[in-house]
Amino acid sequence: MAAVTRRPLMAGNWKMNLNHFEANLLLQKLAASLTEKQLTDVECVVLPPFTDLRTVQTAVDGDKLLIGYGAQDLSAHQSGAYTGEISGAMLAKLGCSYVVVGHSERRAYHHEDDALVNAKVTAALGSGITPILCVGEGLDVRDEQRHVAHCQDQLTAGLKGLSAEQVTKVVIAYEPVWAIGTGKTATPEDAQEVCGAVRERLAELYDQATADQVRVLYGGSVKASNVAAIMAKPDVDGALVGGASLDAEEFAQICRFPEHITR
Ligand SMILES: O=C[C@H](O)COP(=O)(O)O
Repeated sequence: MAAVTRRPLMAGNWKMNLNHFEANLLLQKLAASLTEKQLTDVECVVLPPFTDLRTVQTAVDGDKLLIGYGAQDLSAHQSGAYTGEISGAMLAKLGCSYVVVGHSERRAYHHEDDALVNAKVTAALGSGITPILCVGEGLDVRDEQRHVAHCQDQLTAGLKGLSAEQVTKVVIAYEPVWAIGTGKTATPEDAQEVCGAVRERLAELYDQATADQVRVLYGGSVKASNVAAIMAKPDVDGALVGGASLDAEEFAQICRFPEHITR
């Protein structure tokens, strides 16, 4: 059977940074730094704050940029009296292809549990948007060597009720909480250990063919200087990049990682 090829995905999570003017500037710089071939070989996506999305949509559509975009969160509800919430349908109308679900910052600061994360994954798929489902352990769990089981359990809970066909439309991101914004990067071996375990769990829950189609990203202090070593691992299909995605040239270099990779 032919080996499955998964197109690498580099997703820049801007978090709560950049207003819509700044978003437009960064997007234009990013697009100018990457060639059509580079943007074809590697899928390059930005995940701005909600307030930037209309501007990003206008720039991407107007200039036919080969850059994808999405949001950092969505409501589990479809519409109604949920003050402050943004629905999947609203994001779809803005052309979003992706939405982050269950980021550790949402789990920690907004008390999002696995049931809510699962409802949001379902809501995203219902709106035709690819959820980037985040899993990851804190330092306490890692110190007790329970990180693999912890991430596999978060994965199982996050995907509850999804068919194999739906799961092929989901992206998983492994983000060890202790490596987010700290400068401490997991080693490529750490990333492979959990990304591989994610794929194993997908094969148990569904089947190997389904598991082989799902892209699994690593996130946590990814930079141009460490991305190639992480991407050389067989089960790592991309990166969810925070801080380094706020610098157009640094993120462009991350997207150009195939030019630096030695397998
Ligand atoms: O969503 C991105 C991650 O939280 C990683 O953030 P970071 O690259 O700033 O460590």
